[in-house]
Amino acid sequence: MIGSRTPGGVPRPGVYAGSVNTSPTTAPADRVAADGQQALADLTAAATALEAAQQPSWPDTAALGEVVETLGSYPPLVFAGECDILTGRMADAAVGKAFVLQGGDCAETFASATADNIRDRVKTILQMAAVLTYGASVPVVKIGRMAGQYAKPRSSTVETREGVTLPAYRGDMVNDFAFHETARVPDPQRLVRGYHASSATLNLVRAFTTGGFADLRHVHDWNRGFIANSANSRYEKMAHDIDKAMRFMDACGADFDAMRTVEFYAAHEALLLDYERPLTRIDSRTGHLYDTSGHFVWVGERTRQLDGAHVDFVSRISNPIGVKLGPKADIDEVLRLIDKVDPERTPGRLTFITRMGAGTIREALPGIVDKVTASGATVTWICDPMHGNTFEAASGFKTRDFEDIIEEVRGFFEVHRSLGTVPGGIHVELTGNDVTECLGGAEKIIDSDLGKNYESLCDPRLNHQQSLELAFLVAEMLGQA
Ligand SMILES: O=C[C@H](O)[C@H](O)COP(=O)(O)O
Ligand SMILES: C=C(OP(=O)(O)O)C(=O)O
Ligand SMILES: [Mn+2]
Repeated sequence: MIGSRTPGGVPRPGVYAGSVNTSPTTAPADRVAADGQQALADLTAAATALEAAQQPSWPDTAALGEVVETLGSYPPLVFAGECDILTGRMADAAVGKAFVLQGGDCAETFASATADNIRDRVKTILQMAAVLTYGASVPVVKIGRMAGQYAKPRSSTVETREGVTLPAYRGDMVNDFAFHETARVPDPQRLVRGYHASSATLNLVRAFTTGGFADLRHVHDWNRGFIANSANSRYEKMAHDIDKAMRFMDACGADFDAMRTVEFYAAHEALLLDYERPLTRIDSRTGHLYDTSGHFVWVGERTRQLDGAHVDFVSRISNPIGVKLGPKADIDEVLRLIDKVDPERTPGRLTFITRMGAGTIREALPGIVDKVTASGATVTWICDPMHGNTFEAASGFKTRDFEDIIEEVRGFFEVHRSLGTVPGGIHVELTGNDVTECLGGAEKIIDSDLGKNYESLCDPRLNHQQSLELAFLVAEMLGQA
């Protein structure tokens, strides 16, 4: 947890928040430590025995070994107790008592880990969260795809440009985007840079979200600025309603000073096991393992093999876990994933992030949700309306159409409402910057605009304006419950 309050503003008594000396367990400390050491040894042994998809071919294994040791000696980036609180929040979202907003870059880069970029991404997420809170009438769990989202799975291991073929770019934590042979060689030192960039990012995010920047009154003023733009008049009615609600709260004597800080969590895809494993640590309270590289980690569509190293890895850690499900997800496989990752059926432990595609979600999702519900498992359902809607524009840019993104979210709500299950949140690739990567939105970005400010090194993100539009539209959907 970053910040001092729960989404509902009520501190949770008795929840361990990170002190290594506080122990809620009655088990003797030496037994807890021994259990933890054993769990860590098992995790490491499984790591070498199982196949891990989408890993770089590090050319220098000795250098990799040194890096793994270095990472293992570094402090954790998050605390186990924070992860547990987030599990509780995800459990709330599973039953409609909270709504999750996960957002951030497709691929963070070292160069873009600047104060301004981080501030603008946090600001965008806070603005969206304020609108969604109004629409949902429940707390919004704010999670950045930040501070660790430096590695990418790729469709192809190589990239060809003008007849030259090189290894694909796999994220700044692996290789360099520049299209040169040396730049594309995986360099394990990048794992260390990734740790430091994540640490600096998280530090600033913690400062922003606890230091006054996240004050609801500021966030509300920023949203007023959004509405002042005539392109956004479609959202005026809801913005006016939010304004009235704020004035009502004020008149009732609401303590706005108490709303100056927010909880904010960090998430990324647990892709590079050479990064995630050394950051996996024993929780001294329980002997359980936590991946301390982020609060919430997920397994991607390309790495969720039941017998693969990624699913094994997340099954051994106690963080809240996400698993992406694409349109071809097999229902038996999905049920076995639950057995592996959430054998005890702990609410909040497992989130399925569905990314079906706007044209497919209404056919592909109901069968899966139905069977999962029938199995008795409580999972949190989140919609990623980005990854099933990517295509190459005539100009050659990888893009997504804002209309498709909205349509997938609409389908997600429809499916869950018709089944009586809970649409628990959204997962989006976004930036606070004024980029031109996705088509459409009120600014009506068209193919010929994409080249004007296309910055992403991987997938196209919603820009600040499109992100807020999405929030208003999803708030409308939430309000129609
Ligand atoms: O972010 C997700 C994947 O890494 C990305 O969509 C893969 O893109 P590619 O198909 O260009 O490799
Ligand atoms: C790789 C990603 O998604 P998926 O695994 O769903 O393709 C991602 O979220 O960046
Ligand atoms: Mn992506």
